[in-house]
Amino acid sequence: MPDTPAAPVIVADRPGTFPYGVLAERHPAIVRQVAEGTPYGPDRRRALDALRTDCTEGVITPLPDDAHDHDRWAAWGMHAHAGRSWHDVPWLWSESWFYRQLLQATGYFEPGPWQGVDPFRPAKLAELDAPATDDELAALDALEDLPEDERARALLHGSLWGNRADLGFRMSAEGAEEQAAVPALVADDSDRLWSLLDGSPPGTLCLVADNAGRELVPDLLLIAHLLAHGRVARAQLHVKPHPYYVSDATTADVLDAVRRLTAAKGAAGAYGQGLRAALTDGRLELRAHPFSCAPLPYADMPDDLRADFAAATVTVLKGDLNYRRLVGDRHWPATTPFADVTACFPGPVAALRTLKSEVITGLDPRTETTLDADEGGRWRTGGTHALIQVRT
Ligand SMILES: O=P(O)(O)OC[C@@]1(O)O[C@H](CO)[C@@H](O)[C@@H]1O
Repeated sequence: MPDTPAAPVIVADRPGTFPYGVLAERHPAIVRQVAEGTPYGPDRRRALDALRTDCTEGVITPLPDDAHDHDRWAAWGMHAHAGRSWHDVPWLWSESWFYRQLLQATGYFEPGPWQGVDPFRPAKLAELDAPATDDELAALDALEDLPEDERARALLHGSLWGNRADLGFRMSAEGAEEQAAVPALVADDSDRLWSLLDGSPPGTLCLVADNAGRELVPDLLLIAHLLAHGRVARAQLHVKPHPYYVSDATTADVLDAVRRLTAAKGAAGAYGQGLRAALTDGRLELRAHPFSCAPLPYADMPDDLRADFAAATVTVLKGDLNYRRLVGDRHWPATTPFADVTACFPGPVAALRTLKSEVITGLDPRTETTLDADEGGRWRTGGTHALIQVRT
């Protein structure tokens, strides 16, 4: 990392801090919501109850030797963390471990009736089917008369602000949805992004998705637009291989979103048809790499994933968690150069994110001072502010 000394890794060990609250309050609330959302039988309920206690008071207990992903988690540090409190290992690691344990409790990986059943699906579908989604899709008709570049910018901002649609976040941030977004971005490199996406020549866009539903729909609309207008020739959409961080998008969620679009009238329906065609003829490819659910920063990504990103004209990483994994989940001073902390990422990279955790880099010192003076620390975690940062 050029000239930038590494900052300390975030650990959720201090009561009263944001990361501590995620482990101590958000995770048990998620377990409760999962138990309420699906009529699991007594065995699964017992496992969920046990997890609710374990995730706040327990220690890391390695997966059984015959777990399908035992070796993967061993390589990701499971044995090194064994016996330690969830609060004493890196926060990023603990959170990921929580979702792995939640899927264990619901039987997601076990042969049997609950195998492959997404515990978050009821919440994801409720959001996709909500009347607000109809309104957002109908609003696309009004964009049709705009010049192409203005439409592209509107869709980029739709994708950016779609990141507020994060079910895990809304569960614990009281009134998160109602709090007005602050349209002025804390950092805005969008001109740099458009110069990568100007179609000369049209290359490949990698988009690393975050949440399903009302974030994934605008992500797909953006992809459809870029393909239809020759700004890119191909797109690769990276989703999660299994449910994660409550609303993170999987292949099933992509199919639900495309179905929702194709069933809509007007411009939304046409985008849906375009996406179906692109999936079918291979211009839009899906990826679901295991490392997408890894408890580690992108600096540690395996070679095959690195090769995907290296071949792209630009990789767009959506959301807060991807941002933490991109720059490293560390206590960076906010003015740390974004280019330095992303130097290890292969090829040009863009982060589109609303701010929902304290990790932030690349800020102008004046911006940080003004935000702190106006809001204290709230701007960092409230989901009301957003950024577009690009390293070419
Ligand atoms: O990645 P996303 O969906 O934008 O946000 C994920 C998130 O809700 O989870 C983490 C805390 O659990 C934070 O990084 C962030 O607030």
